[in-house]
Amino acid sequence: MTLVQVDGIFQSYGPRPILERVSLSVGEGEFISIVGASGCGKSTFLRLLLDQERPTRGQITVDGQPLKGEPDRTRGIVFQRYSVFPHLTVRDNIVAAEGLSRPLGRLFGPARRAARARADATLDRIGLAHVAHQYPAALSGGMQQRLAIAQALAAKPRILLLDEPFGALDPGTREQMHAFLTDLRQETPMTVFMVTHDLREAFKLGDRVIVFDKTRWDPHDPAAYGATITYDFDARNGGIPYQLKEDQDGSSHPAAQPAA
Ligand SMILES: Nc1ncnc2c1ncn2[C@@H]1O[C@H](COP(=O)(O)OP(=O)(O)OP(=O)(O)O)[C@@H](O)[C@H]1O
Repeated sequence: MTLVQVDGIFQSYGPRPILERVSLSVGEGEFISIVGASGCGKSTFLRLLLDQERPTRGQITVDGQPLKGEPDRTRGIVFQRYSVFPHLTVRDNIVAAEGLSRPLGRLFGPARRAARARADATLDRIGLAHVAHQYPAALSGGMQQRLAIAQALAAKPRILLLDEPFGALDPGTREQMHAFLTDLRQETPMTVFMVTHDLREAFKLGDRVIVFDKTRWDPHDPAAYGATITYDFDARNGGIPYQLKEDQDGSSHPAAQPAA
């Protein structure tokens, strides 16, 4: 079932086109890895999904409804980049995030105690137990990244947006965070969009890997054209592009749609 539908998106900043003719259909529970050259508009695309910015043209719908209003956790879309509360301790960040998925936005009594125990188990799992009582600003860059991911996941969002979430981590910690994310996805179905520069990571974690690139290029004016989705790879089936499969046997991914 399609959850996120992107139809013919264009985004420009002033006269400068960044994205053009971006169309994509994503089923509930899919993990979409997004790769592409630096500056091609990957983070811009995530901000459009968050409704933090409005596209110049085109529309994004979730469950058939156009995005509307300010970014709001209660809509179930969480962006790891903006999720940490600086005024709460590391542990309270995780507890508070879990509360946001509840109707009153807070947890009380036994529910709160249980959430604290879960937060402590999470912090233990991601190697942050020893800084549970510190504030995010006191953590290293890599620790802040781990906290942001754990905190975003504690909210059990319906749609999780990750922007180079593991970029500052050493290889061992990166593997640990991959396992953490994979386990949580098995417990809680989530639709994930993850921007990464690491192709191995993109194919390891993603169900699909989409590539943003420019299809038109003016050597005299490199900024003349924006990027679009040039490839949509089936990461669970040998990395074959859906476009190629359609050409070969007429089959297509149920959620894959050609660019407009
Ligand atoms: N608010 C803005 N106003 C003007 N230009 C912007 C704005 N946001 C992004 N840009 C420009 O849009 C282009 C795309 O930026 P974006 O951050 O989306 O790229 P990216 O693919 O995520 O890059 P990277 O891989 O380096 O993080 C860049 O040239 C950037 O300078």
